[in-house]
Amino acid sequence: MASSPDSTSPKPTFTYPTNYTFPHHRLQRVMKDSSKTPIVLVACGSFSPVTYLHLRMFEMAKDYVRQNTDFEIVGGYLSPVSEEYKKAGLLNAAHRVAMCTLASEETSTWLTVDPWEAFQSYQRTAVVLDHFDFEINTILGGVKTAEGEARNVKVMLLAGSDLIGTMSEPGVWSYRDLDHILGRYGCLIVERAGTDMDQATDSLARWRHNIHIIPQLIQNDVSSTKVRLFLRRGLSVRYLLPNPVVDYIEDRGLYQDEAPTEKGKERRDSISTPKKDVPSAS
Ligand SMILES: Nc1ncnc2c1ncn2[C@@H]1O[C@H](COP(=O)(O)OP(=O)(O)OP(=O)(O)O)[C@@H](O)[C@H]1O
Ligand SMILES: O=C(O)c1ccc[n+]([C@@H]2O[C@H](COP(=O)([O-])O)[C@@H](O)[C@H]2O)c1
Repeated sequence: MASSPDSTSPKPTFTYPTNYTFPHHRLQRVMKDSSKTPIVLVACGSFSPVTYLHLRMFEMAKDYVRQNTDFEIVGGYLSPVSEEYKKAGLLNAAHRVAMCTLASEETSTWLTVDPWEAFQSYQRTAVVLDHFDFEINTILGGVKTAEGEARNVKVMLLAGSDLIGTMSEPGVWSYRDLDHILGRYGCLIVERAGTDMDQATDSLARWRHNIHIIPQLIQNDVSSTKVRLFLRRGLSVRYLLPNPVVDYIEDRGLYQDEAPTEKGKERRDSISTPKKDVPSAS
């Protein structure tokens, strides 16, 4: 681990991967509408592999934000989880970061991959959001309005409803972290087939003002688990993922081995039966 970047500001105690610099080449540094609140969307997850649904979440959020809020999105980040997360089917960090980079750089003009989380020890989501807040607001100084006034950027978690559902499950998240994530930052939740949204958000009612629910108007149930299953069975995954990601996987023969921990899950998530396919990290 290297030490944190140079700054005269007080430094929180983050750890950093070697040679890390925060990627901000696509961060919009000047706001289009100064009457709005600038936000950055951060999607945390395995991305093993990244699918069109992961990317689509950002587009759904963009439409939702434009139509329903006073926010202005100034950036969107995918933050692949550390290898230490030890979830079934989790490929090594280098492959997942490479695939997310291909997907974001080649299919979008505004999405970026931040490898900070992937290339080090496991970091809780609350800490990941603190990292973004620190890099964007403390190190970069936030964004500016067209008139040149500096503005702090509100960092927000972007997630599917299965992830928010785990926030009501005992023992998965600490109350302190939930309060930090949903109270201080806030989140945008994309509906996902198989998750009861009311059930998922019931126990989070105290942070309701900071939780935005985005309906999925075109149901798309693609998941990384199903993609891995297809690959193991030699089935095509083209048009479920961006082409450069499919090529990356095929060129390297990735996801051919059956991870032992996925056997039981494969039985539950039969390809022909569309239903909830939400794994829990082992
Ligand atoms: N089809 C989908 N609809 C809505 N949200 C989704 C969908 N697929 C993934 N997400 C969201 O994307 C984020 C990253 O998820 P993750 O990488 O775990 O993908 P996944 O497809 O659920 O993976 P796996 O099948 O390996 O569990 C999570 O917040 C998850 O809820
Ligand atoms: O911070 C936590 O306590 C926490 C608890 C459960 C899950 N997460 C994060 O949720 C993300 C998606 O998890 P998963 O299992 O749905 O792939 C991943 O980035 C985890 O780090 C985070």
